[in-house]
Amino acid sequence: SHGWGYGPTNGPEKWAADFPIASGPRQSPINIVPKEVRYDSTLKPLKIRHDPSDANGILNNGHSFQVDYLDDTDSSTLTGGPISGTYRLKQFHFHWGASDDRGSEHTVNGITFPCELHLVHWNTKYPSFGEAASQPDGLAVVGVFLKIGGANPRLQKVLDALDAIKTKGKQTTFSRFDSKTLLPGSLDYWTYDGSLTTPPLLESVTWIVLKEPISVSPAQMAKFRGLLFTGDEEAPCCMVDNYRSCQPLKGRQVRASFK
Ligand SMILES: COc1cccc(N2C=Cc3cc(S(N)(=O)=O)sc3S2(=O)=O)c1
Ligand SMILES: [Zn+2]
Repeated sequence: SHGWGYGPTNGPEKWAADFPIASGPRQSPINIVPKEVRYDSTLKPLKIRHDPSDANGILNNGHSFQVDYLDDTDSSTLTGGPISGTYRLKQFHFHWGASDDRGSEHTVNGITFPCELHLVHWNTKYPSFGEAASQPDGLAVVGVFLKIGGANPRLQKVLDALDAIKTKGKQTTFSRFDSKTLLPGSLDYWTYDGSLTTPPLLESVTWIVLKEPISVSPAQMAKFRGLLFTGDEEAPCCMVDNYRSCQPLKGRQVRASFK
């Protein structure tokens, strides 16, 4: 089959054909309405430990690009917050638009951001990432909004690596990167039970969306938009608008870690 993507013939409106869970009860992303969230004083602060030496490589997977982490020890972990137990960092990646008026997956009061960062962690109570990905409490993804502002020096090392992975399937080494430096000053968050936002759309994600965005400059956004969805041997198609639109809440409660 032609495989899923973000185009007119294989985009999000078509995913349910191959992935019926696309119409499931806990799909992501969602629109977050601060007036309708419930402050939950029992939510713990997020505890994020990232060991820079765990960064392993950077890959253009044809849908986004991701920085992969070594996850065979508990050196880069997420604990606290809404989750119990220890979740290991597996990878981080982004979603972005063709222009600054769109690109994020989650929205806040219907407001979109030009880009959204996802840090993907898996629950170590399961033997592997793949096993965890199919469990309702298997994954925890920290989402961070990027808003247009001054150039973000913490992004630069990632953006400088993109020239080497322009086309689908390209990867290169990427080491000594502390993904904690990508986080905003405040770790205040909204949390809800959701899913992967791309196929296989598994309903295994505890979403932790940070309230405070980080900055990205227009020139830095242009670097994201210079990537290609396509491989070397195909007609080039710019990697932009690789985001899914907001999905029905279906009765889910969104909680806030802050008043
Ligand atoms: C068998 O489970 C597997 C195996 C290998 C990779 C994946 N993934 C696919 C999509 C996907 C989408 C994510 S998002 N945008 O919600 O943060 S995270 C993620 S993934 O877990 O890396 C799942
Ligand atoms: Zn994502």
